[in-house]
Amino acid sequence: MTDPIYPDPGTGSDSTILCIWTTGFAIAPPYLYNMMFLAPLLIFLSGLYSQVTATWPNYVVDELEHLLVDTDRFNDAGFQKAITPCQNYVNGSQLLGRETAAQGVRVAFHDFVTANVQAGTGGIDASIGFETLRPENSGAAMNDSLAFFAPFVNAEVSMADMIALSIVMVVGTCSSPSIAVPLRGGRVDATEAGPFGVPEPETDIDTTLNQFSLAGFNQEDAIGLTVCGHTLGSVHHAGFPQVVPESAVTLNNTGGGVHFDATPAVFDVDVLREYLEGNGQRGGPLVTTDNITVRSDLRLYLSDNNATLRGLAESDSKFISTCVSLLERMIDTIPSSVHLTDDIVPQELKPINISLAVDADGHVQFNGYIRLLSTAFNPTDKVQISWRSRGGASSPAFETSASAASMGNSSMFGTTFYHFFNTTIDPTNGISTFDVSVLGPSSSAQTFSNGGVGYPIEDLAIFLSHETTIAADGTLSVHAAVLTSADVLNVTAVVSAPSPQIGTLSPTIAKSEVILEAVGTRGLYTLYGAQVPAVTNVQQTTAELIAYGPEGDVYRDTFRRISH
Ligand code: HEM
Repeated sequence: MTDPIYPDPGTGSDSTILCIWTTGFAIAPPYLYNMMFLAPLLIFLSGLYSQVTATWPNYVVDELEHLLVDTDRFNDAGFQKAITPCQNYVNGSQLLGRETAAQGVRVAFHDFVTANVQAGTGGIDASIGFETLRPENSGAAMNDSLAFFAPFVNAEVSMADMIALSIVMVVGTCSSPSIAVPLRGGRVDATEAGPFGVPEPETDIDTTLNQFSLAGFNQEDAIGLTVCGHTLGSVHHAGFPQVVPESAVTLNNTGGGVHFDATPAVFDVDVLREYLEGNGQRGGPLVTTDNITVRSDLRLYLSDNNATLRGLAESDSKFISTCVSLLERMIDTIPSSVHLTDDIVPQELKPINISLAVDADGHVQFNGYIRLLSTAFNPTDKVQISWRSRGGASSPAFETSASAASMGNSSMFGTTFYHFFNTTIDPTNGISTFDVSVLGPSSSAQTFSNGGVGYPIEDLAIFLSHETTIAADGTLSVHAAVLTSADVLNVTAVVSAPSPQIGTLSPTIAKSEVILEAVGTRGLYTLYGAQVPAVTNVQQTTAELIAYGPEGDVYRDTFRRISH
C-alpha cells in the first residue's frame, strides 16, 4: 500500500512522490532509470503504473477524478467546497451543530454494514436511500447526505460512488497532512431497500459484532472502524435523546450535538487518546452517557478489554494506516455482481471538455482544455497539440494558450493549470485522434499519446452540445451533425437524465432514446435534431449520439453534457 498521507502539494519536485502519483504515463525523471539502487522502488512503482494505465476516455474514472481533484476556482467540481471548513453544514443553519463531513462518513457506514459478504449482497450500493425511515438509521445524516450528493449523480457516477467518494474527500480534506484513502469507481445503485442490521446504541454486543461480521469485519475491525468513524462529528439530542440530554441544546447548538472528541472536524487520533486517557470528551456520549443501555461504544471498546484501542494508540501512523485500510475495505464492500475500476489517481495530464462543433461555414472547430498538475509540470510549460486525420495523416502541432484565469487552482494533489485550445479542422480530411506535448523551459518535449493510440475523437457523428437548448419546462432540443458522405441510415440520441425516484432521495437515471430527423446541411455535414422530454438536473444530463452506417458501422459520440 502507498503511504496514506497525500503528497504535500508544495513538494512536487520530490521525485518519489511525483512518481507515485504519475498516472498512466510511464514517465519519470530520466536519471531515475539509471539508478540501480532504486530498482525495488521501480518495481513497486511499476505495480502502480499497471493500476493506472486507464486509457482516455474512461468516463467513470474521469468523472470521479474530476470530483476528487478539481476543487478550486476554474473547473471546480464543487464537492469539496461543501465540506470546507470541515465543520460546515450545507443543508441548513450552522446553529444546528451538524457537520456535513461527519454525516457523509456516517451514511457510508450505514449503507455498508448491512452487507452479507458470504451471500455477496449489499454493501455500498446506496440502498440506504430506501431505508432512512428505519429507527436504526435515525438522525439527519442519511437524508442530508443523499440530498447533498444527489446533484452530482449522473449516468456514470452512481450515488453509491458518491458515498464512497465522500469518505475519501472527507478524510483527505479534514486531516493535515492530508490522509489518502484509495478510491475506486463503478458501484451500482440498488433499486430497493436491503436487509435491516445497523447497530444501534441499544444493540447488545453480540448482535453488534455479528452485524459487523456479516459485513466481513471481525471484532478488531469493528472496534477500529468505529473509533475511526467517531473521530468526527457528534451525537445529537435531536435524534438520540436517549443518549444526549436536552441540556445539550443551546442557542448556538439547537440540534444538541455533543462531540466524540475535542476536534470533531479533524480526522485524527484524538478520540482514541481522550478515551484511553480519560480526558476531553472521554470517547464521547456513546461512552459516557448516564444511560448505561446506550453506551454502545464503551461496550464495543471493552469487548476485548481495550486491547485493539491500545494497539491503535501506539502511534499516530498506526492509527492512520489502520483507519485508511478499514475505510478502504468498507467502501469497497459491494455486491459480488459489481466490479470496481482500478484505483483512481490524479491524472497529471488530462484532456478536459474536448469537443467538436461545426461552425456556420461548415468548418469543424476542435476545442477544449489540457489540465496539467503541478506534481509533474510547471505553470510556464508550453503545451502543443497535434492530430491525425481520419486517414491517419499527422498535422503540424499547434500551441495552446494558458489564460491567467485558469492557472493556479489548488487541490489536495497539487495545483492545476489549464491550457485552452480551439483550432479549425478541414472537414474533408477530418480528425480521428490527437496527441499532447509538454515543453519545459530546458527539457525536451514529452509527448502523451494515450498509451500510444492517441486520444480518440469522433468527427463523423458530432453531438452539438453548444446548440442544445432547454425550454422553460425543461424540454431539450438536441442537435447533431453527421458527415453526409457517411451515408448513415439512422441517427439516435440516448439522453440520460437523473430523475426523482420514489422511496429515496437518490435519483435514478432515466434514459430516453430519440430518433433525430435531418433538418438541414452545413458544409459537408447534415444537421439533425429532436425534442427530448423535460429533464430536472440539467447539469448532469448527458447524451450519447449514435449514427448507424450502411455497412453495420456505428459512430458514437458518448457522454456529452447537454449544459455548459
Ligand atoms: C456499534 C457501532 C456504531 C454505533 C452504535 C453508532 C452510533 C452512532 C450514533 C448514535 C451517532 C449519533 C448520530 C447523530 O446524532 O446524528 C453516531 C454518529 C456518527 N457515527 Fe456512528 N456508530 C457506530 C459505528 C460507526 C462507524 C463504524 C462509523 C464510520 C466508519 C461511524 C461514523 C459516525 C460518524 C462520523 C458520526 C457523526 C455524525 C454526525 O456528526 O452527524 N459510526 N454513531
